[in-house]
Amino acid sequence: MLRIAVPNKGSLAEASAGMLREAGYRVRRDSKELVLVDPDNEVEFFYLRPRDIAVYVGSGTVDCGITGRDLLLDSGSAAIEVMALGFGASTFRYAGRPGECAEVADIAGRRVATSYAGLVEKHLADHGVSAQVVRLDGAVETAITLGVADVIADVVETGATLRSQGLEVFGDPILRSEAVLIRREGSHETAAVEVLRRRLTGVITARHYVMLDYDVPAGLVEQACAITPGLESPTVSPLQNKEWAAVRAMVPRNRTNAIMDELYDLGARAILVTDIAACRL
Ligand SMILES: Nc1ncnc2c1ncn2[C@@H]1O[C@H](COP(=O)(O)OP(=O)(O)OP(=O)(O)O)[C@@H](O)[C@H]1O
Ligand SMILES: O=P(O)(O)OC[C@H]1O[C@H](OP(=O)(O)OP(=O)(O)O)[C@H](O)[C@@H]1O
Ligand SMILES: [Mg+2]
Repeated sequence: MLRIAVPNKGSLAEASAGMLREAGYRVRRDSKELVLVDPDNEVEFFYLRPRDIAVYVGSGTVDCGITGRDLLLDSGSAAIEVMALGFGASTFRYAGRPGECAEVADIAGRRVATSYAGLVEKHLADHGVSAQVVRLDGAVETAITLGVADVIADVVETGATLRSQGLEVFGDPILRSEAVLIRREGSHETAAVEVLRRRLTGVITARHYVMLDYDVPAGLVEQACAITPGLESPTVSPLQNKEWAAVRAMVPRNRTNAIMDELYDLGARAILVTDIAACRL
């Protein structure tokens, strides 16, 4: 049975469960459940703190897991990224009082509060900066106000938390993070992990694309197919009226309306958009 660790709480928990559900796996109903067996898919799910997931996967006690890239790198565990999952996006950044620091070198000799000490110590060392890292469990934005640090390094999503504390980011982002599927370094990717990866890829693709159907005058099929080339090749079907053809192709969701406008201008009509529930490419 494949053993998969999934976030039990926090920013990644709900989206991870949603993705696994769409990929055809069982998900827990009760947030107190810690282990869930999915006999149909021969999978056992362990609901763990995302910060701990890299540790379990790295130690080999579970086969793979979902966590944040930032948490994976912070853990220093022997786990590697299999694929990015397209949710839980954030940046990891330094911030301080406006005007106090402009770049990472300005942190030298100062105190940096963070709950990602591994990540920050490595980043400072890579930049040859010597500073004191203050390890906190959360709410690090308050550390400056309360006088235990001069600078913080934390997850920034919208930036609202920083703004509320009158802080500003400085320097380049330390890291761009998102949720990732991880497995143990050095291990072979088993057939079971390969199936999981294929299912999750199917969910991501289904979310990124929509199915477009339209009718187009027969003489314009080539031009229309150039606008909607699909992933391999669009399906072109004859219509009862021989002067028209029907075309079906997957198009990127975020370009749907621009593509519909182009097709309409070309002369296509009856342009329909449908969500893709699942796919295997
Ligand atoms: N707004 C956000 N706040 C915190 N983490 C976020 C956010 N958006 C995405 N993430 C990602 O979620 C992961 C952190 O999740 P985790 O559950 O450890 O912390 P959390 O969401 O702050 O939960 P809590 O602090 O309540 O335990 C990281 O990979 C982080 O990059
Ligand atoms: O850029 P924003 O959209 O404001 O999001 C980022 C903030 O959200 C998280 O805090 P959380 O609420 O999880 O509290 P914590 O610091 O105690 O983990 C994170 O640690 C940042 O503080
Ligand atoms: Mg938090």
